[in-house]
Amino acid sequence: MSHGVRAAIIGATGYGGAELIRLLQAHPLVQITSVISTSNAGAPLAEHFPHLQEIVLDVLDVLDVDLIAGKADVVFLATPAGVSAELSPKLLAAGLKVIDISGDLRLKSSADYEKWYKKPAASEEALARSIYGLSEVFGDEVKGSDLIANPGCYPTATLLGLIPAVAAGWIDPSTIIIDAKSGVSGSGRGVSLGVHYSEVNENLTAYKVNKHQHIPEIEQALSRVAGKPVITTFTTHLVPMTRGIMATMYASVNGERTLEDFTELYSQYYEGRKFVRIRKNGKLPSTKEVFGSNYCDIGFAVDERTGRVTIVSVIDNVVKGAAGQAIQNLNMMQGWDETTGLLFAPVYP
Ligand SMILES: NC(=O)C1=CN([C@@H]2O[C@H](COP(=O)(O)OP(=O)(O)OC[C@H]3O[C@@H](n4cnc5c(N)ncnc54)[C@H](OP(=O)(O)O)[C@@H]3O)[C@@H](O)[C@H]2O)C=CC1
Ligand SMILES: CC(=O)N[C@@H](CCC(=O)OP(=O)(O)O)C(=O)O
Repeated sequence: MSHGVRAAIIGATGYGGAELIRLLQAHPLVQITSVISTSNAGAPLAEHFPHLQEIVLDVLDVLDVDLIAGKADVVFLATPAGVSAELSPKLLAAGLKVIDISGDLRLKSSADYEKWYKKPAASEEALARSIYGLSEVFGDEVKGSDLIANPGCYPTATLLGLIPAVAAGWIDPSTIIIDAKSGVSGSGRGVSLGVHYSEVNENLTAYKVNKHQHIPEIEQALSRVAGKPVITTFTTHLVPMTRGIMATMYASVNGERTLEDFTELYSQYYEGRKFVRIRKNGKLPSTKEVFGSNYCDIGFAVDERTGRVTIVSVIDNVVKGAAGQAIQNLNMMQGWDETTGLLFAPVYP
């Protein structure tokens, strides 16, 4: 593996970890050298995930920074909030590159993190050093970095759907309303009453209204692009499906802009970026059209009567919203083509 990297995955027994393993084991420039568990070390990974039997033969390692440093070049953290804040500085000090898919390093303000996540924030040094890896927007900063805060699943769908129009000044950021829906895998593999089959099946639930931890993350990125503070209304819903996020966004349009204008603006903004696909002629995407893939598909409707645009953005929460974008960031950190190992089509139907 002269030009490749050795990767370790912490949180390998969770959904984000499992998806990292699925994608990385097919990546031509990455070798998985350690899969780590704090609760099942010593057991074969396939005991935990039978779907990986005879595909990934590794035994789960204990979480030990020196052990990881001896085996790997890059570490993915697919761990609950609070873990990376403590662990990432130690991994960096051991000479490892770190890609964190949790929310611990995304918010630049530690006060915001503590308010929304209700946990102690990472050090100011770690927060200052981390790069917010929304690949298609801030990807230039990712190259050469050693600490990536991978964006959240809802923020990825939302921001890719809003940023071109905000950056161009075509929508009034103060009027943005985001109505987002997620499949149940977004809440992880751990069991809780809210994700119990009987609670989710044939049901649709709004949750964390005005309290969701992704609100400050979305506002931080929109404010950066708008060049002024932006606050938004963001409501999340749990949908009885396994994977997928749809963010439906509404905003008042500045000036006279047609559907064709929006389609052209977005097509130009994402030109050459393989993983964002713009629907033409007012066609709107659905979650199944990106299932199992690293694509984000975006469509529009413009209402001349109200002067508002509706933007619909869909992703697979575990791929583009987590493991896929994390690997896209690894590719860019390493100076590889961003699509390396990720050009698989969505699973359909
Ligand atoms: N699911 C999704 O769609 C997305 C998730 N995320 C974020 O990614 C992270 C992982 O999510 P997800 O995979 O869904 O969660 P899961 O609950 O499925 O998995 C988390 C894993 O973390 C490990 N873990 C728990 N406590 C610790 C600890 N103290 N130290 C080290 N490892 C620990 C557990 O494994 P073990 O007990 O074996 O160590 C567990 O399997 C979360 O921060 C989540 O918010 C981000 C985007 C999308
Ligand atoms: C369906 C569902 O429960 N989704 C989770 C997404 C969690 C997540 O990705 O959290 P971080 O990005 O903050 O790590 C939620 O709404 O909290």
